[in-house]
Amino acid sequence: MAFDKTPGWLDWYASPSTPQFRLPPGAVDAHCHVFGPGDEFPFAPERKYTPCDASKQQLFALRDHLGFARNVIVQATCHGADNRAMVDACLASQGRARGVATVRRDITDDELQRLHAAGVRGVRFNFVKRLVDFTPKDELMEIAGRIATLGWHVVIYFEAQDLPELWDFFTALPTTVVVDHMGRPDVTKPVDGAQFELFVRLMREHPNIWSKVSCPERLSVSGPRALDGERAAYRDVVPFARRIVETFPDRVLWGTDWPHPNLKDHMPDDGLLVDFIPHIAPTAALQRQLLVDNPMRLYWPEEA
Ligand SMILES: O=C(O)c1cc(C(=O)O)oc(=O)c1
Repeated sequence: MAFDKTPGWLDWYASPSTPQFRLPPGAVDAHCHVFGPGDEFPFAPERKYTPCDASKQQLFALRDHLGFARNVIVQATCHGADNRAMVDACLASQGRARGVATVRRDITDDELQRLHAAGVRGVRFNFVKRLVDFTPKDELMEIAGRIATLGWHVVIYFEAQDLPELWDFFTALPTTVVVDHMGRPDVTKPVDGAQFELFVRLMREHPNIWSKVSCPERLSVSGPRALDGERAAYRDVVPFARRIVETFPDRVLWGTDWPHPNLKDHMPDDGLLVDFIPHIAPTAALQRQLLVDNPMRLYWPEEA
């Protein structure tokens, strides 16, 4: 099926630079997506955007170029609960990719088992209104209870202003919970202000809650952008991500977020995004936890 991209869609960066930061051996890109290709894996009718294609081969080429060993492929909302593109990528990865799925309440135990066999280790619950329609919390809690028995975790995506209302639901989840993109703080507010303190408190009081310290390109307001060899990109995000890495070093993950859905301002050079890592994880020990030990414990516990 042929799809027309959402007007203004920015395609992923075609020739990323080679990072100057050398990733530790075994590093995991713990948040990335595949889109289609649309003629093989059609986008979902209920999607809120139509992206460019971003195939598994292109993802694996980026992995190798940047120096990652493995990927965690997170179901993108443009595919709804049709996990075929993500599952196909996991199966083709020769054990080097694990997945996070989107499932509905009517999924059978057999289907969950098939996802597990393909490498899926989590489900994603999305609360960002521009991306998904509302799913009742009792339905999500029922799904969480079922996937808990498989040893999976829940990935949650929400915006900082919605945390107070979602707090009780998040803290009642029976699994490890991984927050996408630090719960999307407003980085024009102080790093020790009320909004970000609430997020830090969520993690401090709930040792089962982890965070991805990803997406500076999405969160940054003042830049500068990771383009044209910029060595000091997204300065305004650094204090937020660094605080989370240094406070909770054994509960943080990092990912490229390739192919960067819905960016409006610019498309970053993924090589320069990797060069952002030592600014938020300044020591070799922190880098190893962030990029190797933590994702291995969550996604490949049998090897960790
Ligand atoms: O902020 C976004 O637009 C976004 C979208 C998706 C998705 O559509 O799945 O995933 C992300 O991690 C971020």
